[in-house]
Amino acid sequence: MSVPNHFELLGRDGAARTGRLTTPHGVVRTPAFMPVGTAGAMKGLHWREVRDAGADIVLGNTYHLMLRPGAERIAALGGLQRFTTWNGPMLTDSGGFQVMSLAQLRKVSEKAVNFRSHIDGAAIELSPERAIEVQLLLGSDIAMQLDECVRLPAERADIERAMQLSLRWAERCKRAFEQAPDGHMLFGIVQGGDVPELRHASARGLVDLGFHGYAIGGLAVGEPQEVMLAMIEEAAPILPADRPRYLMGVGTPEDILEAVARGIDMFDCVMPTRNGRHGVAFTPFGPVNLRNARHADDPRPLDEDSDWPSTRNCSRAYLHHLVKSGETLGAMLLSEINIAYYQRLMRDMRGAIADGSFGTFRAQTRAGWAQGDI
Ligand SMILES: CC1(C)O[C@@H]2[C@@H](CO[C@@]3(CNc4nc5cc6c(=O)[nH]c(N)nc6cc5[nH]4)OC(C)(C)O[C@@H]23)O1
Repeated sequence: MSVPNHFELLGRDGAARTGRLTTPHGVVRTPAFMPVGTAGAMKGLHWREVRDAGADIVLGNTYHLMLRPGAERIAALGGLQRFTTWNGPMLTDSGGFQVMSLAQLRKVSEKAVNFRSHIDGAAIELSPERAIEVQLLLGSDIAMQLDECVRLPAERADIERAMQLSLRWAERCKRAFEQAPDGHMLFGIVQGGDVPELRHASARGLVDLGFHGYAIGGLAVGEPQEVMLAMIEEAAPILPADRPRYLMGVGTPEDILEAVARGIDMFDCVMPTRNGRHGVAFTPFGPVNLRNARHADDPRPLDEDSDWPSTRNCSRAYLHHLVKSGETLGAMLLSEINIAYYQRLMRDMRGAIADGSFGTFRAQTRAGWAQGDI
């Protein structure tokens, strides 16, 4: 039985694509950036700011939400959208990756990944079936398969073992997902580390199984950018051109621009909010660290041409003062400024691809970042 396709390709410019992904909670314009609301909240922002900044979809994490407040509790309260009041499309990661980066005493077997909660030490078993059950209880529009992501650098044998296990788990997730309500989607995740032939085998195995969309995982785990980009070039051409491609955990504005140029449609990363909390703003002329004393007397806004009020109105001197004083408002303003910058980058890329000017846009954007803050 063929897997329904909710993705519509609207335009291409070289390998770059723009499209629309229709979910039960609304349409996602691609290329899309998903702000990360790990435990059901966007750190430092109201949902209305996330929406006003232009985000169509946000990301939540199975690992965090199943531990607290619990998937069954969220289901009893009407599901993730109602519980959080976001009410738009949501994608949930499956938890395998977070277990590897957060949990204590974890053990991977054929059956599942077993670990102790980082919150209260409770013994937890996360199988492919339970990962799907949790995401169905949360009610996310797009669920991710359970997979095993190997940190790079790693031995080829370990990368291959984890890739093959992830393929077997993909099949179990697909079977468990047959219970999902119409319109909900399940994405497979390409693994294979930095080994081209393992990336090919993983992508082919997932395509043979058939998913609503395909993620490229196992990257943005500390490898050099050229390795990440090379692995995209190995995997993307094997994935169906008419289905969405999602690069997990990426990334900086430059990572995203270069990945879009290689055929990626969806992204998520904690950087806009994390860097915002640390006093760093993303701008058309590169990152600006507001902790730097050079801003103390600067009355200029970060970017007077921005359509985002805080970016256009708040002086650097004020932002510097808030950050140095440890005022919560500093983290809040820089988080919204960064989310707005990422969404403006996505919007501008969608427009450039649609009118065939992506190459020019890419060169001009890179030149702006290279110019640096003046
Ligand atoms: C870039 C930046 C700032 O993002 C931070 C920190 C360290 O990297 C990040 C982002 N990178 C990242 N790669 C991923 C790979 C997978 C994967 O293979 N499978 C599944 N199911 N989910 C994934 C989620 C991923 N997130 O991962 C954590 C550890 C969540 O913090 C993030 O550096």
